[in-house]
Amino acid sequence: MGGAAGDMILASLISAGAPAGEVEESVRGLGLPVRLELRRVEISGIAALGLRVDAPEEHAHRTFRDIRRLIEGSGLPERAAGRALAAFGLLAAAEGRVHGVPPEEVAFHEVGAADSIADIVGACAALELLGAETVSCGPLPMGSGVVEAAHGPLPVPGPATLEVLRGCRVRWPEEEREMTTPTGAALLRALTGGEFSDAAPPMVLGAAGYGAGTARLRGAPNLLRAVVGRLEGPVGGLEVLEANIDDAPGEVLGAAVERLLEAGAPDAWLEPVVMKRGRGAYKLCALARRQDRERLARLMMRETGSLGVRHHGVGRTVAERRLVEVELPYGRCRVKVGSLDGEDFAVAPEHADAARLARESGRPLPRVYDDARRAASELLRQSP
Ligand SMILES: O=C([S-])c1cc(C(=O)S)c[n+]([C@@H]2O[C@H](COP(=O)(O)O)[C@@H](O)[C@H]2O)c1
Ligand code: NI
Repeated sequence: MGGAAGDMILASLISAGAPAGEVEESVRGLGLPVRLELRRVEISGIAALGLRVDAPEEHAHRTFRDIRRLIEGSGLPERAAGRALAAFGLLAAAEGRVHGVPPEEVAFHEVGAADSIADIVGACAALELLGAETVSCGPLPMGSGVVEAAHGPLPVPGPATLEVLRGCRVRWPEEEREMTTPTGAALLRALTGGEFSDAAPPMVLGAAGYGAGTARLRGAPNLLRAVVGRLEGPVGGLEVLEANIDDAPGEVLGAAVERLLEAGAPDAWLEPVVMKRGRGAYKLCALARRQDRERLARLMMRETGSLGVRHHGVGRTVAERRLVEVELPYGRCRVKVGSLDGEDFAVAPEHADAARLARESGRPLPRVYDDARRAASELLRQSP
């Protein structure tokens, strides 16, 4: 990686296959009339994409509160919205610490302009279009020197970059350039959970894409490379998040479970508990990939009003699974097949498909389950 800025991250994802038109539409869904201007460039003989966001001039500063409203009302997929909010939350907290104002009140300057919102929201939408369940990345390069910003000349790394990356591993190449901007740092920290490791996870490689930076570096091509792959095992392990809640109605708790699942939790559930002073309550629990922990913990708090979330690492033994599709007389249904050591041992219709078919055909749900299971077993017998 040469450097990390918001435009380079988005360009690399488009270069790796995320359709530019759909990414642009997602950003326009925020009510921002932006255009993504992509240009093909060659750096060290590598064909890369450079990105410039064409956005109308904005005079008003946007606060984090304004940006949160924009993203929440955008109709972005749940996980993309959550990732974008987490990135802006990190930026707001960092800028707030640098300038001594509460995060909600932070008025973004460069980072609040429409092009930076486009970089962050566009990158999260692009990841969704690529089907990226998880993101990992090595320690970010810092650089040195001075940059001109709204407040005047700033030391490199920018104070906000340093704040965003507190607690993260970074590296210091000998380059008198800004190599990681606050937006680039916030996006990558939000997407990875801040666990930057030199060891890339084992994967089956798919497409690679290159996002171009503008500065010329001495010791590396100024490219950010995105590699898409199918992971061979869980990355960074799993954690259980949990909060005891005695003051939320059932509707809120049920909705929280749904939101957590939509936001990428592999599982979420409620357990009845008896809290201190004999109060009957619920424990809201969710399984989270480690890099999603902060994002999902924040979602849990926001959805329930809980002031804290516990988390602890857990192990998991999993069977191999695959989806097959069966044609029933009243529609198609996906069925999950579980296998151990090459032997299929579980055949489970996808609940959403079965429920839809039951509703549309007027058949009882258990009957649809039986039909789908039988059809899938037959299919597996014919093509083991
Ligand atoms: O305008 C502000 S508030 C600003 C603050 C900081 C701090 O580090 S504080 C840095 N910058 C610089 O602006 C450009 C653009 O950054 P993006 O994150 O929007 O890509 C970059 O050089 C920052 O270092 C601006
Ligand atoms: Ni600032």
